[in-house]
Amino acid sequence: MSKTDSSPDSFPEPMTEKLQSVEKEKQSVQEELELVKLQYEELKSRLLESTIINNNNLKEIQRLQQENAHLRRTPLFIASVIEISDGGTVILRQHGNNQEVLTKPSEEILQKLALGTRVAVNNSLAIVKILEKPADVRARVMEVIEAPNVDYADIGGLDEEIQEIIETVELPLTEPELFESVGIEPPKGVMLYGPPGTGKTLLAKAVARRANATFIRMSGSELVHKFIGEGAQLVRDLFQMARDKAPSIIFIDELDAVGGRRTHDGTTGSAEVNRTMMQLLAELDGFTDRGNVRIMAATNRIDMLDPAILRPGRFDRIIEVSLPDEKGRDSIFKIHTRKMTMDEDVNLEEVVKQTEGTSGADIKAIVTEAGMFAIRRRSKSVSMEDFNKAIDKVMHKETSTEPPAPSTVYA
Ligand SMILES: Nc1ncnc2c1ncn2[C@@H]1O[C@H](COP(=O)(O)OP(=O)(O)OP(=O)(O)O)[C@@H](O)[C@H]1O
Repeated sequence: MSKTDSSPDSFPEPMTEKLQSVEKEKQSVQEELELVKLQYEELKSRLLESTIINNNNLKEIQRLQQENAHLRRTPLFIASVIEISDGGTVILRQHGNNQEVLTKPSEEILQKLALGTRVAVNNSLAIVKILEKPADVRARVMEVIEAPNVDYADIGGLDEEIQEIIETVELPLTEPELFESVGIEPPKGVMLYGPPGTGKTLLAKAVARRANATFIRMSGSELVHKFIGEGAQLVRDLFQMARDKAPSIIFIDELDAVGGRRTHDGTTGSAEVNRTMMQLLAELDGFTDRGNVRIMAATNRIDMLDPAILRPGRFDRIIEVSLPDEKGRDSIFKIHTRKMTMDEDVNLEEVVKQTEGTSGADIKAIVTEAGMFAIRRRSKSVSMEDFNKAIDKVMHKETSTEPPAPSTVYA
């Protein structure tokens, strides 16, 4: 054997062994490579599969988004949740037509629902959106004053009316036992009627202050014109809030907007007003919280009211708040000029004489205008001339708008 022979047999023994082991290693690496190749192929096909699924999902999301946007664009109805069953079925009452419907919302929406939650529903009556809490609406429509800053001393010319209100509203709140011991029930609702600006709201605020009661005001016209479809619910909320905040005084301003003679012209507007009115009557009839919640209402048009609302057990005490006479005007002028610096020449008696036919609100406007004329002159004190100009301005504005004669409207 020559030295150049390179066959394994020709290698020395240890070399041959090494070569054999390298050969083995190579084989196992090749096998591993095959395995990895297989795994790679499998992963590749799985990736392809996932990409297809992903694409399909993206398409579905896009479709649902379009559908959702469409549903939100179409007119929606407002409804309130009135029942939630264990199985996740929900009964809604649609505002406007009061129809009750059964629906099964998605789990996500269901989590956010509670009794009374307001929702928007689409044509198929599926819940599309959850609306703000009714409390937020209540805050917008109701004026709630925990401690009004008006006192009887701030009201001029209404001494008899104040006396009547003390007996019918204040005493039942402050000394309910008086009524119990005599065995009579105080009137449930007290109605104030008379021309605008004569102090009806002032009376209600002042009695609330005296009785340490929360004053809750709701405007009848806002109720039916601004919160269409929600009037009846808001009346319910109003009485609930009064109970929650008792002792309290509910004051419904412009009651004629809600409690006008019922019309049956078939329009949605009149149906809405009727529903609100029916709810008000139901609340008045079902109202048993004697003593700590009192109800007052005001109207400029008592002739327009539905007689049903004036029936015993409802607004059965009617107090007229008319335009002030000379004595009344005198005390109202004194109230509003209490803090005013006036020249010595100011003759309030004369001012009172010149202002026949004005309301308390007009008198307040005259006093403010007189003050403005003084400020315009850079004077620190108001003169008789300022008053004369103010009377002319306020009273002239009134006559130029030609309002109907008070006696024909308010009698
Ligand atoms: N009798 C009064 N004494 C003192 N101020 C008065 C009197 N009446 C009206 N005013 C003044 O006019 C303002 C408006 O009065 P108020 O809101 O009480 O009238 P109203 O009768 O409720 O009117 P409306 O029917 O328009 O709601 C009061 O804030 C007050 O400044």
